[in-house]
Amino acid sequence: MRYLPDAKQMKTADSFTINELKIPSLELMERAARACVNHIKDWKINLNKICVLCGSGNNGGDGFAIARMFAWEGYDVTAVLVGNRDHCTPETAHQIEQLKNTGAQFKEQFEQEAFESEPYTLIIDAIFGVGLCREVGGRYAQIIECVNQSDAVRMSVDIPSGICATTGNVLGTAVRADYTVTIQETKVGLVLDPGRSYAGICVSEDIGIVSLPLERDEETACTLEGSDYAALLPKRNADSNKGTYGKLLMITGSKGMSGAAYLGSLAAYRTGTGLVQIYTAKENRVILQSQIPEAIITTYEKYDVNELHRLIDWADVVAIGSGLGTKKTARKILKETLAYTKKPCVIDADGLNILSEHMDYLCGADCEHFIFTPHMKEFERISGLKIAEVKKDRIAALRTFVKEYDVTCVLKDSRTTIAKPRERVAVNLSGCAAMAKAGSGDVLAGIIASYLAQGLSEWEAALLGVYIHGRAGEIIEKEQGAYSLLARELAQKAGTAMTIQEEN
Ligand SMILES: NC(=O)C1=CN([C@@H]2O[C@H](COP(=O)(O)OP(=O)(O)OC[C@H]3O[C@@H](n4cnc5c(N)ncnc54)[C@H](O)[C@@H]3O)[C@@H](O)[C@H]2O)[C@@H](O)CC1
Ligand SMILES: Nc1ncnc2c1ncn2[C@@H]1O[C@H](COP(=O)(O)OP(=O)(O)O)[C@@H](O)[C@H]1O
Ligand SMILES: [K+]
Repeated sequence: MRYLPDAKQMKTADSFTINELKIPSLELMERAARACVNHIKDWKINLNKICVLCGSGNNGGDGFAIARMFAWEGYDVTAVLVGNRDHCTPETAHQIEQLKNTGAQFKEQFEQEAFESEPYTLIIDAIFGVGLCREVGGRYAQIIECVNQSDAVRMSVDIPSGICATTGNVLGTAVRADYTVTIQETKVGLVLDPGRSYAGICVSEDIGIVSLPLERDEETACTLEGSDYAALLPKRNADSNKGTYGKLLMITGSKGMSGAAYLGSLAAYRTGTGLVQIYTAKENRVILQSQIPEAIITTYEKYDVNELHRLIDWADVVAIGSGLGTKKTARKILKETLAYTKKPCVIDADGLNILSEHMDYLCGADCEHFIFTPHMKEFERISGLKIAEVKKDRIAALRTFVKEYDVTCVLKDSRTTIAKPRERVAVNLSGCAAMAKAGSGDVLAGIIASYLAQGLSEWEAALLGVYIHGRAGEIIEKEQGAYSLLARELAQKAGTAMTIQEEN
């Protein structure tokens, strides 16, 4: 597991290391600068003419130290203070002094014409780091525009200037980096979009900042690593039969929407579930029987509460909502399922759409066993927050939502985030744009339900499900490129994506 701190959490860890462990701030800066220099060399960037743009905070201090190190080695380096000299931190002021007699050129002000006329091959962005606290405007915005228009390679120290380390959002404008060396932990804003794409190739470097404050703070987000996921994989025993791997009831598909039922059940079987029963509209029977003969198909013409209870009693796990429609029968089925079931339950798509108009269905329900899987629009409906509002700080919005309803929630997007009360918010790092296709979400609901059926907890099933889903997308993208993925292939490949044990 790796921590993904926000700006405040990272600053707390920095201060703790300096004040409690007595590692001087300048020593950390020296290590940070050295790490950047080493990575820049490894990347084989053209170092003929280097420009380091430094702010007045400690990110700028890192920049001046980098300039000094390159100058010592005889490189042609210009270090420009783009911040106000009077506002320099003591460390940054010290670094400016240290630059004297190293051979580096020092400019106390940024001059656009001079900057544009120099044939820089590398621009090092040390303008703002985790201390960025408001929109970038005025001359800073102009400088960042100049940097983005330059033909030079751009490398950012800690985080591209203008990206919010907490949300990944662009605050006004931001450096579009080719490379980023982030200090110690990867900030959460570097993995969330759009921060991720502004960072380019991003590596983190351990400089000895301790993680204890991050561990203590339950609000520090995290991501799991390959070995963590491998440990979550459901076990397959020699002495077993289909009953060992769970009975899953999928209440999915309405008239003309059999695809969702097919995709979810295929994904569930492919990821290990022993027995899947689909409860769907009568019109879907023939097609589903021929598409997926392995599934038990039970159909409804109208609402039948006794049959619904019988099916839920049969199941170990319920998944409801994909392609369900939002008509009266669907509403009644959802309402009764939520009220009646005491089993783990995945609620997806139309299940969430119906719920958004009837959040009262959750009153008295066994919410702690529910997993919601909304995409952004569905989350807007169930949370009542506009997408733009959610995007301002999606982690905070998600955390508030799960606390209010006591559910596990998988907020799907190009970077999916997963939350549950009393757990750290997790950000999934697998997946790719090939997956941006209709039906991908139905497959995810099937995979998560499958892991529940095989005995994983709601939290484990959500984490592993999202990861394996993304990994299946990556495998397909590798095999057939970024365009042709079909949701059914995602379901087919989900089992293959589970062969992670031997790699870790
Ligand atoms: N000793 C330390 O504390 C260490 C700090 N490190 C570096 O220091 C950085 C954090 O340093 P700081 O906390 O000094 O912060 P920054 O250097 O990120 O920037 C803060 C400065 O920018 C100003 N500012 C913020 N937003 C602005 C905006 N939109 N427009 C104009 N000015 C703005 C602030 O008023 C402040 O003067 C890290 O990102 C990292 O690069 C690393 O060297 C590791 C050790
Ligand atoms: N650009 C992308 N990068 C990574 N994953 C993506 C991307 N676009 C979509 N996905 C994933 O594909 C799935 C789409 O789900 P959803 O929008 O519910 O699809 P549908 O309703 O068509 O089944 C989500 O799991 C999402 O995370
Ligand atoms: K920076």
